[in-house]
Amino acid sequence: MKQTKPLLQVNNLSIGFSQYVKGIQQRIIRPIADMHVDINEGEIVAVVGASGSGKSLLAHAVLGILPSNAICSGSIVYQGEELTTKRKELLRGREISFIPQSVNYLDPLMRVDRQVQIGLDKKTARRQQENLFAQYDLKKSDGRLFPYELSGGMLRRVLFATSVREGVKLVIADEPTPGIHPQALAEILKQLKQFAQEGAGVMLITHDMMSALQIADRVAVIKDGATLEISEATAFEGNGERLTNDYTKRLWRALPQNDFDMEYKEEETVTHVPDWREPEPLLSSK
Ligand SMILES: Nc1ncnc2c1ncn2[C@@H]1O[C@H](COP(=O)(O)OP(=O)(O)OP(=O)(O)O)[C@@H](O)[C@H]1O
Ligand code: NI
Repeated sequence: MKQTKPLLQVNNLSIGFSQYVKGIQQRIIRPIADMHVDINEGEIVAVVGASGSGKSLLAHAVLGILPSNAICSGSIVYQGEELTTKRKELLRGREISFIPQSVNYLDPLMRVDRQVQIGLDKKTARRQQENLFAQYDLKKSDGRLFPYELSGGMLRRVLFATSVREGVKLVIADEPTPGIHPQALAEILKQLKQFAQEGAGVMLITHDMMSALQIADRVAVIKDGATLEISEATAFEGNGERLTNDYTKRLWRALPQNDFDMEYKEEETVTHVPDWREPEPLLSSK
């Protein structure tokens, strides 16, 4: 039976960046204006939305790895307690695991087997790393390579291997699947599902709605820095009658098996214009 204990609750999240225009005038751009999402223990919530809609910023806010010029407000509650900067640091890479979108998170100067061993128990680190390599379809000899010597798909699998740790309670996976061949994709989805079956909450950020729907319990749809709708994954069926938001319905109908509704596609090619807003009072960073 599905557990329903709340694990993570993000409310009224707003993220701005202060920027100087022509060197003198300071403005705030606010790419995230009103975002909310919640994840229960043992639940997979997919976060979907167009490029630039704010998915990675949401993940980075929860992890506490926003750039230093970010101004963040709102509430992030983890296991019933405010997730302060200090708690984020303490939990990141331990209870809260992150599979980043960019392979640049790997250290370019460290062989990849060593990078996967970081954070593992010293005595068993090598064996565990070798098991993880086998699980993600990486050869033992690949471990001696540096990141630049691996293909994009291999690097994604290495990133995944760095995140699989015992005692993980929240997994945040930012686009873990692009450029990955079907067998490794299935393995990654299976692994995410397993995290959830073991009681962890999973935030799966992705463009790949069809993969997300294979494993997600709920889907949060993000647009221009705001949450439009959070639906049960089962509501993505038929013509989307059970979906409440028009954009979500269009997103669903635009999928290949739903005949590519061009209304959505056309809108997407012209939308993402940076969101310029009047400067607002600076809010303290959490
Ligand atoms: N450091 C920053 N300074 C200013 N603006 C930023 C910064 N980081 C992100 N943004 C802006 O915030 C918006 C959301 O970015 P984000 O990376 O969260 O998008 P995303 O939904 O993850 O996109 P993608 O699917 O392409 O990864 C974008 O418009 C981006 O330009
Ligand atoms: Ni992103």
